[in-house]
This record gives sequence, structure tokens and C-alpha cells, in this order.
Amino acid sequence: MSKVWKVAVLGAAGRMGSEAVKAVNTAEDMDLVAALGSSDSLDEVVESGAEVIVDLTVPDVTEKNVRFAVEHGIHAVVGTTGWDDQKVANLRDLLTQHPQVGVLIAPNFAIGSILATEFAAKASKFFESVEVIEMHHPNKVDAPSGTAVHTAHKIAEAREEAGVGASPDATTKDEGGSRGAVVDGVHVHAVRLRGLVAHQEILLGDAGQQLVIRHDSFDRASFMPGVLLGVREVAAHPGLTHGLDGFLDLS
Ligand SMILES: NC(=O)C1=CN([C@@H]2O[C@H](COP(=O)(O)OP(=O)(O)OC[C@H]3O[C@@H](n4cnc5c(N)ncnc54)[C@H](O)[C@@H]3O)[C@@H](O)[C@H]2O)C=CC1
Ligand SMILES: O=C(O)C1=N[C@H](C(=O)O)C[C@H](O)C1
Repeated sequence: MSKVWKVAVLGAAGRMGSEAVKAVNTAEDMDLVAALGSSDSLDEVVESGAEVIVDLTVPDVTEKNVRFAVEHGIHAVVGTTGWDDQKVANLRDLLTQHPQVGVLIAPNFAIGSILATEFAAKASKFFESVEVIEMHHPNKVDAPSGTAVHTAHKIAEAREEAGVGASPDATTKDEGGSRGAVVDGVHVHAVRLRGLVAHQEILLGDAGQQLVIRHDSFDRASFMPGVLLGVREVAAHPGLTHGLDGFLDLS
């Protein structure tokens, strides 16, 4: 009999959390021991004997949840957005005091999205211009999306390593933020539209040509294999892993 992971889902009544509850319930190597909503106490996680939490809550509470798990020696798979550089740095510090605990922060659990980010970062050193457009359902509370921020970081890293300069842009007058957010020097545009789920386009431009890398999640089912992979792998990766690509062989 293989290992059966005791899993607690936080944000269990939400769009992602309810899918995760179903996915964990159908995984033979997982046992859903707790499913928490916004009015439940985190103590339930400890009382349930959970070995791994899956955090799919809201940006305002995810840090508190993850810190609680780490302090109690419980691994964490985190899909919630809102992890800025300061929060990530604070978590890394905390993990040094709990070196046996693993935390995965996955801006996107869908394999296609992870590959789109990877391909875009690889391609970006060959193009003078690059911009990101993320498109989501209108119930999303944060912008730009965690995935787009992560993609921009990876693109900026790849371009800096290759010595590529900033994308050309003659704009001197931008009323109302028409040029989008600027993340590590990369322009990121956010669209909110009824009917969408989660979509990202990376536009790469050079003299006389354009490459567009696009990923579409049409259904939250697209995220579930990644959530389950995270649960299975996180304990074997103590410390912080930022991006599910850390558990995949993309070489
Ligand atoms: N990494 C990934 O692949 C994906 C990440 N996300 C992210 O996951 C998060 C959740 O997204 P959705 O499910 O669409 O949002 P949602 O709003 O449908 O669900 C969030 C749920 O968390 C609950 N909640 C709030 N505070 C809580 C607390 N202290 N304890 C337990 N539950 C609490 C809310 O009541 C709600 O039911 C967002 O940050 C979103 O960006 C969404 C889709 C994919
Ligand atoms: O809120 C969402 O829906 C999503 N959130 C994540 C993000 O902000 O990147 C992942 C995915 O894009 C869906």
C-alpha cells in the first residue's frame, strides 16, 4: 500500500477550493481530513492530523494560513495569489527555522500555463519587445494575475541574463494607465470579461515579425493534476519552491 496523504483544503467552498475537494476525494493516495471555509478556525487543521494544506483562499489571508502550517510542521501547497517579494522573503526566513517543512507556491497549476511561461522566458531574449496580456473572469479580485507577474519575472530574469535591454516605448503621455502595469520592466495588461476563466498571451515582437504564446484554461479542472502533484511532492522538497516547474522535469 502506497502512502496516503492527509490533506486539508483551505478555501474549500470557493471556485478552486471546491474543485480541489473533489480532486482530493477521488485521489486514491489522499484522504481529505479537513475542508475549511472563512469562518473556520485554523486549529481544525492541526486537530485533523493534516500533513499537507492546500491553500486556495484570498490574497489577504494566505500568508497567515501558510505561516500557521509551517509553524505546526505541516507542508503547504499554495495556489492563492498575493505573494509579493516581501511575503516570500518572510516565508523563506520562517522556513529556515522549520527545515523539514516544504512549501510550494504555484502561481498556476495548469501544465500548459507553466510551459507558456517557460517558452516565453526562453524566447524573450530573441525579441526586442515583449508584453503580457492576462484575461480572467470578472469575479477575480486581484490584478495583474499572479501568473502574469510570475511570467514577467521570468522574462525579466532571462533578458537580464542575456543582456537584452528594455522594450522600446516612446510613450510620454499615458492617461489612466493605458500602458498597463509594469512588472520588472515588462508591461502587463489585465482584461476582466464575463465568460472567461484564465488566459494569458505573451506577445513578442521584432522587426517585421511577431510571436504570440497563448494559454487558455477553459475549466478549473485544468488546475487539478497540478494541485495533486503538489500534494504528492511537497514533502520531498523542504524549503520554498516557487512555481510548479520546480517539481517537473522541463529540461
Ligand atoms: N494557482 C492556480 O493555478 C490558481 C490560483 N487561483 C487563485 O486561488 C485563489 C482563490 O481563487 P478562487 O477559488 O477563484 O476564489 P474564491 O473567491 O471563489 O474562493 C476563495 C474562498 O476562500 C474563502 N476564504 C476566505 N478567507 C478564508 C479563510 N481565512 N479560511 C478559509 N477560507 C477562506 C472564501 O470564503 C472563498 O470561499 C485566488 O487567489 C486565485 O487567484 C485560482 C485559480 C488557479
Ligand atoms: O483567479 C483566478 O481565476 C486565477 N488566478 C491565478 C492567477 O492570478 O494567476 C491563476 C489563474 O490565472 C486563475
